Amino acid sequence: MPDELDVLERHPKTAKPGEVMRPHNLMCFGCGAESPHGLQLEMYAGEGFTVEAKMPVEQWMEGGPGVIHGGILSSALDDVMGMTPRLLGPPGVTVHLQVDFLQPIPVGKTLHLRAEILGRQRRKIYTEGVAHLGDPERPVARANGVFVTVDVREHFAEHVENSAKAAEYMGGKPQL
Ligand SMILES: CCCCCCCC/C=C\CCCCCCCC(=O)SCCNC(=O)CCNC(=O)[C@H](O)C(C)(C)COP(=O)(O)OP(=O)(O)OC[C@H]1O[C@@H](n2cnc3c(N)ncnc32)[C@H](O)[C@@H]1OP(=O)(O)O
Repeated sequence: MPDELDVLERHPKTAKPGEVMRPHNLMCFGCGAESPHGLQLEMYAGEGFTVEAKMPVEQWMEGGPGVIHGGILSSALDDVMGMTPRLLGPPGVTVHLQVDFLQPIPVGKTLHLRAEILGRQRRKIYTEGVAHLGDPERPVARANGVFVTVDVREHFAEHVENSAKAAEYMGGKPQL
């Protein structure tokens, strides 16, 4: 993370601590309630610049026998960290993701996920994510992610027609 950082300010219209945060896309693999094969994470704004979610570790998420697949865990951390830019304003997309897997995470447990903004410089938002199984003092995974804010209309313009929600997002018009 660079030394020179911008001042962080919560956007006045973002969710208040304890409130649910709106999914960025109902089809999102991480937080979309309509994603048929997704994690369907419900995200809550926390105090300061934090976002929280809980995820039951189900059998379909298995990697090694009886434990979560690392890619599923990485996706969950990515998405919770990826929600933090919304606390400041425009959404961001992941440009860098790093995950430390500290302990095996058993099927049947509930994973507690928490992400926090560490700093911002221009469009870059530096975050960290932590996962635990109920005891915050005993993390089972840690992550760092860098997100870059984008103008969503511009950024997804070429791709939005591939979305299951294309008609909705394109407002019935042939072009954005
Ligand atoms: C239209 C309808 C709307 C529908 C409604 C839907 C709403 C959706 C809303 C919200 C979506 C949020 C979704 C979150 C989902 C969870 C997270 C994901 O899975 S995201 C998927 C994976 N990520 C990507 O696909 C990014 C791929 N990368 C890119 O597209 C480009 O790199 C992009 C646009 C992010 C940046 O490209 P540039 O050309 O605009 O800008 P440059 O100058 O290259 O970078 C800006 C700054 O970022 C730094 N940067 C770039 N890459 C970096 C890296 N890997 N590490 C560190 N810094 C990096 C650069 O050094 C630069 O920094 P300096 O401002 O100059 O200081």
